[in-house]
Amino acid sequence: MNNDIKEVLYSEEQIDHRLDELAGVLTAKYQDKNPLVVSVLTGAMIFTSDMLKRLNFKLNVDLVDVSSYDGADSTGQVKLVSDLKSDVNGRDVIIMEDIIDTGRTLKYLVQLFKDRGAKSVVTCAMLDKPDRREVEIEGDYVGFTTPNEFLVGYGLDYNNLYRNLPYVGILKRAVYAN
Ligand SMILES: O=P(O)(O)OC[C@H]1O[C@H](OP(=O)(O)OP(=O)(O)O)[C@H](O)[C@@H]1O
Ligand SMILES: Nc1nc2[nH]cnc2c(=O)[nH]1
Repeated sequence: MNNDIKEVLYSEEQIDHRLDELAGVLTAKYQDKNPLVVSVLTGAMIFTSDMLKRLNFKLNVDLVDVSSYDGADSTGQVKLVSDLKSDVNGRDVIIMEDIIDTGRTLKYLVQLFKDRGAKSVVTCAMLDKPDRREVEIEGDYVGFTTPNEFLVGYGLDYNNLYRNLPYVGILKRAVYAN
């Protein structure tokens, strides 16, 4: 598995350190609130669980499953595979994402939760790849701004592989190029 990785971009230690910083900022902001933390499956599950342990305020957790990638290619269509169990009406919502790439997934979810009456919607993404953006959206809280490479590990997959790597790495082109 590690042989398929061209370069480790963010090590476990770097990720741990950055998550401490991000969680500190969110903890200060939400101290007196009770937000709903929404994890975007499947990619954000590791990021979300590592962040949750660091968030020191009252919160609820829910999951939404959306999908738009076929291998390393964006299909351009965001599909809601499985919806939240919670009602977001009147809630402060924090969306936890692994990566913002074209921006379509996050834009879709922010709009969906606003349409459902959320009081506020903020986004927290471990990775942001601004060079690939196709729709207008910025992450409110971002761990790392990444180069325009296909990344795997720490939740991110290629054909549902590599999610279990403890670091974020660049996948060798030979693995996914036709
Ligand atoms: O900014 P975008 O271009 O929309 O890309 C970002 C989304 O792509 C990936 O999800 P994917 O659709 O691959 O599903 P997965 O999380 O189940 O792997 C990733 O987890 C983000 O949710
Ligand atoms: N695994 C993976 N999924 C993505 N979805 C959007 N961008 C990426 C990426 O760089 N890697």
